[in-house]
This record gives sequence, C-alpha cells and structure tokens, in this order.
Amino acid sequence: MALTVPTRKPPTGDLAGTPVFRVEGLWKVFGAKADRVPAEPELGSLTPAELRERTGCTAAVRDVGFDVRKGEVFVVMGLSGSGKSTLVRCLTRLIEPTAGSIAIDGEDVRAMDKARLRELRRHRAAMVFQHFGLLPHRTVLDNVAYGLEIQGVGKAERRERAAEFVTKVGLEGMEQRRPAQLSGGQRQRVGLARALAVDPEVLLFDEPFSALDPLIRRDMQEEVVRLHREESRTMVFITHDLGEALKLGDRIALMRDGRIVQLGTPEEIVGSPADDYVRDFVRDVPREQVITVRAAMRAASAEEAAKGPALSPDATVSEAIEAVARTGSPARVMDGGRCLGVVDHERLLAVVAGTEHGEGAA
Ligand SMILES: Nc1ncnc2c1ncn2[C@@H]1O[C@H](COP(=O)(O)OP(=O)(O)OP(=O)(O)O)[C@@H](O)[C@H]1O
Repeated sequence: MALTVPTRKPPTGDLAGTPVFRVEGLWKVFGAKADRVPAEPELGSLTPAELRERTGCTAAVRDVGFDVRKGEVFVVMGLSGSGKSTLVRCLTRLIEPTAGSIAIDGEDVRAMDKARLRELRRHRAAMVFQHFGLLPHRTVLDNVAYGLEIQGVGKAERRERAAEFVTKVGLEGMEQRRPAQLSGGQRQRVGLARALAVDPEVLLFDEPFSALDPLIRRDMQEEVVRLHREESRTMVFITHDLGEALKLGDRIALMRDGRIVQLGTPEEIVGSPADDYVRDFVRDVPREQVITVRAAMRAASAEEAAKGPALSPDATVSEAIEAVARTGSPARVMDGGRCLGVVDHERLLAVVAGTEHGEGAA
C-alpha cells in the first residue's frame, strides 16, 4: 500500500483536551420496536443478524461514546454498513438518535428546538457531502457565497468573503465559471470553500472524496491537511479508506457493526490493535511510516546519549532508518536538550517486522 503519513503534532495548549462534541451511550436503531433495543441489555448484546431476526430492527449505532476535541481531525472509519454515516448524522440530528446523549460545547443537542438546530447545522457544525450540491446556474463565486446568503449576510460582504475562500482553496481566476466548466476535483474545492466560508466551528465530512480518481483524491487530502494546519478547525471525517484515515486523522474511531472497536491515534491503531479484527484491518499498513521513534526507542547508555544523529520524538521509524543507515550509528531521540532514548538497527527492524514490544524507554 502506498502511503505517506505526514508527521503531525497533536493540538497543544488551549486546544488540547477540550471537547467540542461529547457523545455518551448513543444508539440509533431502525425499525418499529427501536426503543426496546437500548433499554433491554439482552437485545443490545445480540449480533446484527440475531437482532434482525428477533425484532426486525437494525442497530446502526450501538452504545457509542467519544469526545471530539477542539482542533483535531477525528476520523470515523469502518467498512460499508458499519454505521459511520448514521453516527455522524446523529451529531446534528439529521438522524434522530434512539438513546444516549450528545453535547456540543456543553449544550445538549437532543434538547434543541428547531430554530436552535438550524443554527447548529448552519453555523456550528456544517456538513460537507460527497456530492456538494452545487447550484449549476450559479458561478463559482456565487456558489461559495450561497451559504452566507442563507445566513443573511449582505451582498458586498458575502462576495468579499467568498472571494477570499475561492483563493484559499486554489480556484483564483475561476470565480466566474459555472460548475459544469470545472473538473470533479475543482467542484469539490468549491464545495469545500462554501463550507469554510460560513466559518463553522466543526466541519463534518461524509466521504467527500470517495468518487474522485486517486490523484485528485490525494490532492484534496493534502488540501484538507493544509487547511487544517492553517486554521486548526475541528473536523470529523468519515471514510472507509484506511490510508485516508491514517493520513488525515489525529484520532481514528474504527467502527464495526455499529460499535467503536478501537479509538486511538493512527500510531496506536497500527502499533497496538485492540483485537484481531483491527489487526486484520491494518495488516498491510507499512508500520514504519506510522510508528514514531517515541514508541520504538529503548533506554540509552551514557555513551549512546552523547553522540549519534538526533531525531524528534515524533519522527517516524522510516525517518530513523534513513538517519541510522546514513551514519551507521544508533539515533538519539531528543526532546529539547534531553536524550529520551535511542533507536538502533535492531529496534527499527523489529518495528518493520512487527515484532517490537513498543514499550519505549523512560
Ligand atoms: N433509514 C434506514 N433504515 C433502516 N436501516 C438503515 C437506514 N439507514 C441505514 N441503515 C442501516 O444501518 C447500518 C449502518 O448504515 P450506515 O449508512 O450508517 O453505514 P456506513 O458505515 O456509513 O456505510 P457506507 O460506507 O456504505 O455509507 C446498515 O446496516 C444500514 O443498512
């Protein structure tokens, strides 16, 4: 699998740890007797097929809980039918949850009235769909301005803001074109600019790039990483593509049959799969491109701590292999002036082979 995972720092300072969304005990069950399923533990523990047989219901989301932290890209990943879209649509009640709680910035989403919900979807948590719903008779600029128009922003201001975001997504010079005069990737950029222009606190992406050819898709992924870096906007991103999840996600929730089977950083998911299902899922991932030297290092002797190439703790094993091969000596993992540990040939090969214990050094 061709994959490059950019080394990214987790959000720090004010951004770290503050939840935008907090979800607890969330269920979405489709079917006539939906309410019974979360209420009766015996039903909740059945397999999807057993549940369908016993009750005629489908539990698309089953007892899910997680936080989306401010400034992170939170990826919801899983195979088709695992419940990703249902889960993300429940966040703004595009689908009504059956049970559980959802809060945005501490406010109870399930208690919101219609007006408040409209405000939530327009201003606070905007959804970017795979087919962006561009208006064919409008120009690029007017399509981008459309979300602002709905918000009641005046014409001069919305044109100015729209122009700014057209430039931001790299479509300068195409303001007067219509959607039919654009490539698929350019249309996606218009949709992205439209979502960004309304300046929502959170952007929710539902597999926005799955219809694109691989090169344009990579372009758009890089665009999202860049926009995220520039703006630190909180993003929830649905995908069934593991490579995309690893590339974009600060954290990934891996779903199966409506449950989250593991929630963690790309490194945690690849380095310490929670069960055989996850292990199988990530089996073909080049581990050296995801696992960092912080996880791969061992304690350094006094002599090792004094010399050798220096790496940041967030450097990947792949980068370390290059440094060690170049110099022929173990690489030091440095945090400021402090040596946290070293990685040598043996440790690095163990990661590539998947036989390391990943305990790191103190
Ligand atoms: N309106 C509905 N009525 C009944 N069952 C539904 C409904 N919507 C979704 N489901 C079922 O809920 C489960 C989860 O569907 P969901 O669309 O959330 O999965 P997904 O992971 O987003 O899949 P995909 O990647 O194919 O979009 C599936 O079994 C699906 O058939």
